[in-house]
Amino acid sequence: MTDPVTLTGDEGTIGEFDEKRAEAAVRELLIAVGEDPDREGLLETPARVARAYKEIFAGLYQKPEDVLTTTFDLGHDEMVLVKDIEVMSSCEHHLVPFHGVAHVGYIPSADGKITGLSKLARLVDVFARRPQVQERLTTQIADSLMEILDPRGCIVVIECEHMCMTMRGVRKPGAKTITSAVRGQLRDPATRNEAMSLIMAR
Ligand SMILES: Nc1nc2c(ncn2[C@@H]2O[C@H](COP(=O)(O)OP(=O)(O)OP(=O)(O)O)[C@@H](O)[C@H]2O)c(=O)[nH]1
Ligand SMILES: [Zn+2]
Repeated sequence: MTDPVTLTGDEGTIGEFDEKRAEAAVRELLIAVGEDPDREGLLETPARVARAYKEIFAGLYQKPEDVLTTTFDLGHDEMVLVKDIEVMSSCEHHLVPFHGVAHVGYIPSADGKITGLSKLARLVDVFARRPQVQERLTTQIADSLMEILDPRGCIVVIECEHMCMTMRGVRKPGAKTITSAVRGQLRDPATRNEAMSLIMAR
């Protein structure tokens, strides 16, 4: 287990993953829905679900600065954009998945500080693997990118389908939610349009 992280904002303080407690909670939930947790097929389920949650919420125990590490000094001062990064997150209202893609772009700082491309995808995962709403996921990625890489600007666009709108409730499969966060020079209409046309091009 890596160091627990103290998160700011409305997430509160996050401790470590408590496997035994998660197991007991899943067993309780099975009883609550009218199942028999002692029948053969369910005997291992609380332990399995606990392990699964540990993985699904692994981002709670990671800091963005730990993944956005490798910085190169290439003197590159034009936009860098990674498209179609798979997003697998969990809606904090219903604890069911929402999934889709993220597009993350930035214009490096004047001294050309850039990061490895895979690190942008890792950054998405750090925030996606937490109980989330799509809007906060989007702004957290943009804000941490600005804070850690100090670029001249960045853009984050996320497109997701929410299982809480598909498998229950309003039941609208196929509906996509699109959120964006734009910071610094990417707020300039011409630059923003350039980024958006690259993102939208298929
Ligand atoms: N803004 C936002 N809303 C979300 C997100 N994920 C889920 N929701 C919505 O959160 C809302 C929760 O609404 P509630 O009325 O408290 O819960 P509910 O009775 O289960 O709502 P229904 O889903 O309409 O049945 C729903 O409208 C969800 O669609 C998200 O990432 N962002
Ligand atoms: Zn939901």
